[in-house]
Amino acid sequence: MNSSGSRHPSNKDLALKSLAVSRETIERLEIYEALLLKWQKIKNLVAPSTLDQIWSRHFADSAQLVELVPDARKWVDLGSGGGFPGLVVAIQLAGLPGAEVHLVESDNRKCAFLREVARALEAPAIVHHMRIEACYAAVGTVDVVSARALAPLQILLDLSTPFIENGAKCLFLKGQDIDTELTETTTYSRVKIQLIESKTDPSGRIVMVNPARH
Ligand SMILES: C[S@@+](CC[C@H](N)C(=O)[O-])C[C@H]1O[C@@H](n2cnc3c(N)ncnc32)[C@H](O)[C@@H]1O
Repeated sequence: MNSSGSRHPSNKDLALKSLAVSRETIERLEIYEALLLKWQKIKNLVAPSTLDQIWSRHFADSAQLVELVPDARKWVDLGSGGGFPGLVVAIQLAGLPGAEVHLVESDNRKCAFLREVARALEAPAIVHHMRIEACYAAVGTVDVVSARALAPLQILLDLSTPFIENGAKCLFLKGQDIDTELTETTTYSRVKIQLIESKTDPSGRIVMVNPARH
């Protein structure tokens, strides 16, 4: 039997197999799921077609980033939307000394949702209702910049430059168009780019960007 009483593994069961997270984190994600489904009725937070795959398409997809940078405590997530990947990262880092995840989002209602989940789960997330282009002073120095479904790679690199110049790595969740985006990227000399296979999407890649001097 699976977690919802059926003989077939549920999306949640399959996602949990690829997720190395604590029981406490799973309980927090269950509350996040309930709030997401409630708010989704008034504000589109994720594509409706993905609602029956929240655990794999959103939670596990986001959670896989933390193990790539296990020592990182200070993150900024650009264009967080419904909280992916940044709010999931904040839930994973909850309770660790120095953990701080900045969520930058220009949509007011999405910010209200992010704040409600962060408060309910006591996650170390700081929500910035502003445009990314104006967030640098408010966020400060970070270890990691993350983003998913925000912009082509060159634009992500341009938006992340002030953080990269202060030593941040970037982790961008990307789909199958990444090869084309890489050929259109012109800032190779200033950063080192590595592609990592996604654990949750066979055609997905995680783009890891390291400052050139690191
Ligand atoms: C397609 S959604 C992706 C949301 C989330 N990262 C995800 O993968 O589910 C892009 C989000 O970025 C926000 N966004 C786009 N451009 C932005 C900007 N310049 N500054 C702040 N937020 C922005 C939008 O409001 C939207 O919520």
